[in-house]
Amino acid sequence: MKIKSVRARVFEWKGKTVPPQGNFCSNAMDLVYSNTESMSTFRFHSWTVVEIETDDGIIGLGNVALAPAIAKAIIDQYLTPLVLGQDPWDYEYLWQRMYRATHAWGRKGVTMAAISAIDLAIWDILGKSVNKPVFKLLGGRTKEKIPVYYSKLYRTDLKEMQNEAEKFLNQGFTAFKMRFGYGPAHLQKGVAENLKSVEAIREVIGYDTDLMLECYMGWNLEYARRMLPKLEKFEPRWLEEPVIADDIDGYAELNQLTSIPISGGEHEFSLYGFKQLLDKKAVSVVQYDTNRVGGITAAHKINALCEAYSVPVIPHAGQMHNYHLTMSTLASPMSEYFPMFDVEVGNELFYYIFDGEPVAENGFVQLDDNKPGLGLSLKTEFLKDFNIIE
Ligand SMILES: O=C(O)[C@H](O)[C@H](O)[C@@H](O)CO
Ligand SMILES: [Mg+2]
Repeated sequence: MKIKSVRARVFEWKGKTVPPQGNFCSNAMDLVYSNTESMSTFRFHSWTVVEIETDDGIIGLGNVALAPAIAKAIIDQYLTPLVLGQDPWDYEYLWQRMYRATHAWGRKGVTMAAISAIDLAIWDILGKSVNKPVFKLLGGRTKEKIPVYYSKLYRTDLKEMQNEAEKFLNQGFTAFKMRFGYGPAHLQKGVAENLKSVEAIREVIGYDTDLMLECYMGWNLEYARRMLPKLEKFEPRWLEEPVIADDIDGYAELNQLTSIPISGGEHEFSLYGFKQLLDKKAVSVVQYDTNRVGGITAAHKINALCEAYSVPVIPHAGQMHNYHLTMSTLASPMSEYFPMFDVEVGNELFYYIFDGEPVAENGFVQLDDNKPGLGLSLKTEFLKDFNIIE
């Protein structure tokens, strides 16, 4: 079998979007932005879809959500020539070709995301060529079904947040991730607002549910040092991305500071990036995203590394490319889950582009032993809402 063609298209959403609200989610731009629309730099309103066709007519689907237009350029100009005419079963060789050919400028960030998209499409081909789901090629079914945590609860009106939490508690979720809206720029008032929001959610979900707290890189070390002791009484499952991804020593200090586990990894890349996080005990939960970190080839190695370090893997985002990694290892106890909503941040777009994404039932998602490859196909229902760039 040989790779005959690679097609990368950017799906630009032009449909309805929920307008951004101030203090929606703390993020890295809060410290440098004057107005409240700091979240604008963290909206994902387009997505690049990669289709790789083999000489015997199998089409593999990959995807990338980080800087989609740049990722497409990297795929078209640099990665496609490296895989054309090659055997997809030589996936480690192909991965190393892509990683090393771009290493001078690409070992972190969008290039790794572009490599991930090609790698996802290759693994989709491998599964389809042997009529097996990808997780069966990685270690098989380690769980009857995958426990997931409900992930949204962006900072809005506290009553609205409580109503949202109650609605999904009633749908059987037993774990919830909420977002802080305030950080260092918002001073003591912001500290009080942050604590009020956690209190409000705990009031609804109680203490026999998991509560995860998301900062999305919006705090700094000094602020997180102050906040963590105040948060202990709420018994969070973890505090996520309190500082920017490069502040690995900051992560490590916070991870030892209190009883609250620090999580991160959705903005880290490659096996080496996670070796560094684990060697420094910087995180207690690893959260790579398989469409960013280097694809399935890289994520599978990181799963083994996390097993050796006894650090759980709970991938960012849910989405099929991550569910196969969670299903195939005991190192991954659960996955994130974004329900389908109107397009807001952009994580929701996955549902508007692909068919096959599992819908949670009673706090679990299920994968099909008989669905080959990743189990995704392109949705036609919303094509009119996309501007598609070849
Ligand atoms: O952990 C997450 O779900 C991510 O940080 C999300 O993408 C979100 O919080 C930012 O868009
Ligand atoms: Mg996150």
